[in-house]
Amino acid sequence: MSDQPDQPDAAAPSDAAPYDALLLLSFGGPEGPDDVVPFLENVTRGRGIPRERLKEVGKHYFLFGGVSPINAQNRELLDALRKDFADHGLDLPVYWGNRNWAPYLTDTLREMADAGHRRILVLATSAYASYSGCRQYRENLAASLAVLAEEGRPVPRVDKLRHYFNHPGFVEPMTDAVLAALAELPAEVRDGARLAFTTHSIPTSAADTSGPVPGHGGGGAYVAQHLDTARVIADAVREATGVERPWELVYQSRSGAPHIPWLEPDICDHLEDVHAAGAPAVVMVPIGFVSDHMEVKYDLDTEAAAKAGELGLPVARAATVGADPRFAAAVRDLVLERAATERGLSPRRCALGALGPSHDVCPAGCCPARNPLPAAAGLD
Ligand SMILES: CC1=C(CCC(=O)O)c2cc3nc(cc4[nH]c(cc5[nH]c(cc1n2)c(C)c5CCC(=O)O)c(CCC(=O)O)c4C)C(CCC(=O)O)=C3C
Ligand SMILES: [Fe+2]
Repeated sequence: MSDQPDQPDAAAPSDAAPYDALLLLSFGGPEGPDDVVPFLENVTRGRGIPRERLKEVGKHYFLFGGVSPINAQNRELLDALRKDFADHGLDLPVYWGNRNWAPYLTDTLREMADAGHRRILVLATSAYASYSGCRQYRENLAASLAVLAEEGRPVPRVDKLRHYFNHPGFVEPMTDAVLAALAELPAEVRDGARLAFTTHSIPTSAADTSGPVPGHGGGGAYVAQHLDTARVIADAVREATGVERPWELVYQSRSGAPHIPWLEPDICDHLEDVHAAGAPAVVMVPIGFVSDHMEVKYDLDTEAAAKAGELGLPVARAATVGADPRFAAAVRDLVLERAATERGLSPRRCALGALGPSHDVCPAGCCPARNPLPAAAGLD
């Protein structure tokens, strides 16, 4: 037909069809001392965080010159993704936008819309289900898309990649990181070292309602998913070292008002407890995080390390996946999997552990908010 609109992409469909771009969606962080306070205001707007806690967290950033490592780490991840895609003939442009700092999500989505992108797949730098790790990202997507609509721009359709906490490309680099951390410990305490898997504490009410369906037990999908990943890593470490080590899931980075219950125990209390019980060493494994950002650099490498120093307890900290090429390859796998699913095929869905691959589309009621806002990339 002569009056057909221009469809440049239709002429050369890539394996990622129907998607025409990938958006790396992250938290964002300050890049200098003047950014710290406005960044914290962005993060905590309407979240009811006590002033004292904000002052305290501001100090963590100032200790590092007001620079969060997270943006540099996302730039590295972007490079790793682009390289992996290019090396494997996947022709899919990769963009980057943040919830709380430049490059802001709205600006990136505007740039993507103006460049003609209409079906965008989103990779969030958060591997697990929870309001903070999933729906809040979806709310920010909806808010940014609403701005584009107000501006009279075409509004792209956005879909979010499934949770990847149990993808081998996320789990295997962390298993290697635990082995590397064990090797850093003095030889005489290595075999007795306990593994402390750590993640961000969240209010127990948010944990209990996390995920698509009730029935995960106390702590909801958030805790169940972390326990599944921790168990897979602990098993692989046992296989690799021939040593059975006690492990547990502990928490860090608690904020919020003191009278509201959050997931416990805190990593510092845990170090005290296991030291008192005679543990010779601990490896801290931050499975809750995708890169070594401020939660890892301050709360583990600074605060928990100081606590261990006080106790005279040898500790080592395992690295997060960051820009590991296996993680980049996992993202490619997830992109191709989702694209194939959207084309009506039934691709192989990689997952380790007992829970199996997560849902592609968040069902209604998934990871509910206290004060509901419109959310994109889900059924409500
Ligand atoms: C589950 C979860 C993740 C993991 C999933 C994901 O990655 O998304 C995460 C990541 C991150 N959290 C970050 C920073 C902050 N989080 C805060 C506050 C909060 N986080 C929460 C949860 C989570 N947070 C919650 C329930 C709050 C309370 C306020 C609220 O209910 O919203 C605050 C306010 C001050 C404070 O209270 O600590 C800050 C500064 C950074 C950037 C680090 C950097 O700059 O390198 C990252 C990657
Ligand atoms: Fe946070």
